[in-house]
Amino acid sequence: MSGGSSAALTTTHLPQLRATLDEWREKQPAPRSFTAPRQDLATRLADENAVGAKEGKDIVVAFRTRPPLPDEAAEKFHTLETKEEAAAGDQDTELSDATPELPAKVEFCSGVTAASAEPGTFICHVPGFKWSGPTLTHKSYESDLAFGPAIDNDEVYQRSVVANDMIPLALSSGIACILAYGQTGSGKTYTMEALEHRIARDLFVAAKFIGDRLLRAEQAAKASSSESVEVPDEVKATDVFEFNVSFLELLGKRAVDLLEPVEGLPVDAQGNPVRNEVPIHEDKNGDVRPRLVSRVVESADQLDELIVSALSHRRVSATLRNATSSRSHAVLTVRITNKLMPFAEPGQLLLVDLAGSERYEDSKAHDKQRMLESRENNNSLMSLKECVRAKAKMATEDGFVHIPWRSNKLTMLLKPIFDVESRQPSKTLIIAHVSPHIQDSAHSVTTLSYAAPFKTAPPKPRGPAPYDPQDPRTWNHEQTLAWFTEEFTKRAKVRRAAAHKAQAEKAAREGKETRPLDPAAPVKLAVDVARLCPPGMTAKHFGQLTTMQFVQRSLEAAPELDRDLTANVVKNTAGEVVGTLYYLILSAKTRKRRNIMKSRKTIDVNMYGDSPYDTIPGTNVRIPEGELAEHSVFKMYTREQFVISSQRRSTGWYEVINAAVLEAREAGGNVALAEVEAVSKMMEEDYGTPATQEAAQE
Ligand SMILES: Nc1ncnc2c1ncn2[C@@H]1O[C@H](COP(=O)(O)OP(=O)(O)OP(=O)(O)O)[C@@H](O)[C@H]1O
Repeated sequence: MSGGSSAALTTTHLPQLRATLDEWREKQPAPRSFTAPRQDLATRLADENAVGAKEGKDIVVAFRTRPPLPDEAAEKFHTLETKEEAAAGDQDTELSDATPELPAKVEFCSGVTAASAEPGTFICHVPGFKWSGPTLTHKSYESDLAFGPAIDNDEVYQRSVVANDMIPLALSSGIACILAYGQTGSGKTYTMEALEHRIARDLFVAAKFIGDRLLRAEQAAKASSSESVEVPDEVKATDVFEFNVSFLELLGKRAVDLLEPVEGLPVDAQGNPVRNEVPIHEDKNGDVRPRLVSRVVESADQLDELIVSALSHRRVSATLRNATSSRSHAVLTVRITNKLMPFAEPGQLLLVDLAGSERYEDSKAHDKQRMLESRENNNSLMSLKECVRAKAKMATEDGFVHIPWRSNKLTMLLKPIFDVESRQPSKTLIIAHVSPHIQDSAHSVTTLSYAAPFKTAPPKPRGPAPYDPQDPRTWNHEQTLAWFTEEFTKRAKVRRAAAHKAQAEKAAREGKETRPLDPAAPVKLAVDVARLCPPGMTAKHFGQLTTMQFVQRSLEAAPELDRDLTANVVKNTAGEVVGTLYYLILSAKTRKRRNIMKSRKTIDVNMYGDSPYDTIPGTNVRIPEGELAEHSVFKMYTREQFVISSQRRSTGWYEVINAAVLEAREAGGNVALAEVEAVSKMMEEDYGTPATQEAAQE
C-alpha cells in the first residue's frame, strides 16, 4: 500500500477515512450501470443474429466484488491485530483460531467502488498515513465488465457467459474457459459454483437446441438422396452430443482426480482419503491429457450431481482469512463430442476455480507444508499471468509471441487455450474477485493490477497483407473462391475417377467396354462454392471456423445430393478441404515464427561473439568450458530431450538464457554458471528434478 501498511490501519482511523471517501464520492459522476438488456441463453439462441455477433475477443476480463458479510469488518481488524502480535513475536498467539472476543461492532468502510459496469472500472481506495493522519489514494483499473456488490449470480452469468456465447462455442468444437481469480474469501467459489450450476442446466438446453438444428439440416441435406435421417419429434441433447466430465484438483504440485472412487484409499490424520497423484505431462502427440476418471453425463441433473459431489471432495482447510478457504486449483472439464461429426475435435468447457492468492503476510503463519503449497500456488498464478498476458498480446500483435505454458502444471492443463498452434478457437473469461473492505485494499490493488492488463483492445485494423499463395490469411474473396474451387474440383475428379474405374471393372467382367473418361468434362463439386463463400468472406474467416462449423456450412451449401454425392461424401470432402486450409495457415504462421527466430538467433550469436564451445545438442546455446561442461545438467538428460525442449520452446530458450546472462553480467556474477542454471531450470520444468536434487535443496 502506498504511504503506509494495512497493519497500521486501526478502527480509530475509520471515521476520517469514511469522511474522506464521502467527500471524494460527491465529486464523482454517478456510477455507470449496464445499458444493454440482459438475455438468457434460450432467448439468445433463438435470436438468429445474436450468437457470435460480438466482436471476437478471445480474452474477456471481469471484476467482481461482493457485499460485506455480517461482522466481517470487525473480524478483519481482529485478524490484522492478531497477526501484528504474531509478527511482534508473541509465540502464544493462536493465529488460525478466531478467538471469540471480537472487538465491538465495526462499521463497514468500503475499499472499492464499481464506477462503470461495461466497459468495467473499479476504483480501489488505498489508505496511507501522513503526520496529519490517514489519507486515501484512489486507483482506477479497467476491465471489460465490472460487477458491483449488488449484482447477483444470474446477472453475472448472463453478462459474461451468455453474452460471450461460451456455451455455443464449446458445442461447436471450440474451447470455452472460465477462470475465477482473487484473494481468499473474496467470493471466487461463490461465483464459480453458481456459474457451474447454471452452465450445467444451459449446456443441455443449448445442446438440445443446436442438436435439433443440426439433425434437421442433415435430414434436409439427405432428403434428396437415398440416405435418410430420422429426426425424433423431440430431439434430446444426447441424440447429437456426448458429454464427458472430469474433475482435477491441483494442490501445490500434486494433482489428484476428484472423481476417483475413494473406497479402499488410505486416509490422513483428519480422515480425508489420500488420493493417488495424477502425473501431468505432455504425451508424444503434444497433448496434455492426465489420466482421469471421466464420466459420461446424460442430463443437466447428472452433471449437477457430479459437480456437487466432486466439490464436496475438494480439500479445504482453514486459513487466516476464511474458515473454509480453498487452497487448491480445481479444474472441471466437460469434453463435448458431436456424434454427427466424429472427425471434428471435441469442444471443451474448462471451469477453473483458482486457489486464493495470498500475500506474504497471509502466509507467514503457515506450517512448512502450507508454505510450500502457498509458494507453489503463487508460482502457478504467476505463470498463468505470463501466459494470459502473452495470449492477450498475441491478439493485438501480429508478430510471434511465446506463451510459456509448459512452465507449470496449471498452465499445462490449460494448454488448449494457450497453444499457439491449436486450430480450435477459444474464449477465456477471467473473473477477478476483490473483497469490499478497506482492510483488504492493498490486496485488491494486487488482484486488479494482475488482471487489468489482460484486457485487450480489439485488433487494430491493418491494411491488407500482400498476397501470398501459401498464406491463406492474405487471400481476398476472389482468391479464396478460386482456391476452394480448385480444392473441391481436385477431390471431385478423384471421386469421378474412382467411380469410373469401378464401373469399367464391372463392365469388363460383363465383357462390355466403357468409354474412356474425359478429363476435361465438368465435374459435380461437393459444394456450391459461391454459396459456401458469399461475397465478403475470405480464407481468414474460414480459418476461424471450427471443423464442425465448416462442415455444417458445406452441407448447407451442397448441391442436390444423389447416389454418388451423398451427405457423407460432402462431410468428408469438406473435412479434408478445411483440414488443408488449417494446415496452410499453420505452416504460414510457423514459417513466420521461424523467420523471427532466425533473426533472434543472429542477435544471440552477435551478443556472444563467435561460439568457442560446444553447443547443447539441437541448439546453438554454448556448453561452457571446463568444469561446467561436466555439470550434471548435461548428463542428466539425453540429447533427444535437449532437442525436444529446445524445439518446444523455440525462441523462449534463447530469451531465458540471454536474460540470465545479461543479469549475471550486470551483477558481475559468473556468466557461464548463470547460463547453466538457466538451462537446468528449463530442463527441470520439462522433465522434473531427480529426487536426489530435491532432497539436496531441502
Ligand atoms: N456476491 C456475493 N454475495 C453474497 N455473499 C457472497 C458473495 N460472494 C461471496 N459471498 C460469501 O462470502 C464468503 C466467501 O466467499 P467464497 O468462499 O466464495 O470465497 P473464495 O474467494 O472462494 O475463498 P477461498 O479462496 O478461500 O475459497 C462466503 O460466505 C460466500 O457465501
